[in-house]
Amino acid sequence: MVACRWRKLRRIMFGFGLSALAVVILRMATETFDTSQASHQLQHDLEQKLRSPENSNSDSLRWREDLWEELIQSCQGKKKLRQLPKIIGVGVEKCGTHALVHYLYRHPLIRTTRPLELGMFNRAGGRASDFLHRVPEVEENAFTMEKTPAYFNFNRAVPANIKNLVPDAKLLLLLCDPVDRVLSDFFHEWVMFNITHRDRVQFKYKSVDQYVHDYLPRIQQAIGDFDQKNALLQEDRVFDLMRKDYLSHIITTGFYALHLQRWFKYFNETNLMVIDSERMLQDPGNVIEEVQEFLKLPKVLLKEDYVKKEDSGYFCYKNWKDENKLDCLPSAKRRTRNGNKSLPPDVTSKLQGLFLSHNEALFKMLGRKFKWK
Ligand SMILES: Nc1ncnc2c1ncn2[C@@H]1O[C@H](COP(=O)(O)OS(=O)(=O)O)[C@@H](OP(=O)(O)O)[C@H]1O
Repeated sequence: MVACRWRKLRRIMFGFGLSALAVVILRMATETFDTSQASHQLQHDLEQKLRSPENSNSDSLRWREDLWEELIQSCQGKKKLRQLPKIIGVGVEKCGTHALVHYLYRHPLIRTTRPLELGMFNRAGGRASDFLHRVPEVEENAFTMEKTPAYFNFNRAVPANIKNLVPDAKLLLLLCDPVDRVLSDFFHEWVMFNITHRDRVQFKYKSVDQYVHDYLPRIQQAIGDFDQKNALLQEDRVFDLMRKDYLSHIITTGFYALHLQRWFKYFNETNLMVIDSERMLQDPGNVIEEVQEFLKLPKVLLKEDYVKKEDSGYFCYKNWKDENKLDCLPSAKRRTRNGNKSLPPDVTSKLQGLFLSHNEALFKMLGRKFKWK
């Protein structure tokens, strides 16, 4: 009897201990998170101070040097803390998400997570305290950046998760021609063995043409043209298809308008920047200047820092402190856009037909058009 009561008492005390511990952890997490609000203010004050008229001439290297130095110094000796990523690359897979980070992470106030793709917002109902151990400690006035291209369309809970956990997050979304994306994603899945070995069928699809011929009619039938009145139903069907058959995403990811409607419930163009990947391929310098404006970061990465390498056709980052140093993306990150692979014309036109109304809906949503084929 006495032993039984003692066991009960111990269970209660253990329960109390656990709850107290949970409260302490939660409070620590909330405090850390709140401090990042202060960092936003700091950032704002610094920007005001540095954006005086004599600092606004972006041609002046001297101006940039001073500003860069000032930003570096603003971080020195600062308290370090873990904050959930405020800058989040949310997609789209195969649209140059890696290149964007490659061009941007040099900013003195940006710190990237390792690995870059943490996928932390994929889990529904997560709390800040669940994730803080996965991000680096950064100076309180710096910003943590993460990118997981799968956020865009693999889990419909992601936009709400981000909004709950990081209400003042700034999201970057690259969109590329959905037809080019199919080709790129097909070879990505090929390399990841999802095409060759999934379903235990070796070389199930020997070519992208075979894949498109098999999947396109089914997707056409299930989704069809973009239909404003039934857009939510169409979105459901996209997720159903993907649940039943993972490889359908190679095509359905390109139904950007169906996916974006979900994001626009939580974000708008003040906190979600949509970038045309084609522009980033041709003119990354201007894109990166615009991204810094969107992020409200002092503009210290300038268009002249991005230089086209004639042999590859891709832009590299030129370190302004060392004119001879060009930093280029590894060639493993380019499989199709270097012209090595292409779609046969009949496959291209079938895909163009499929995406036409979806692209038009997207351009209407955004109020601008992208020059896709
Ligand atoms: N500057 C620039 N702008 C736009 N696109 C670029 C740029 N640099 C590289 N690339 C192309 O990006 C493709 C890889 O995209 P991601 O980095 O998003 O791939 S991933 O989803 O992280 O696997 C990859 O496509 P593929 O050539 O089809 O492999 C790259 O060629």
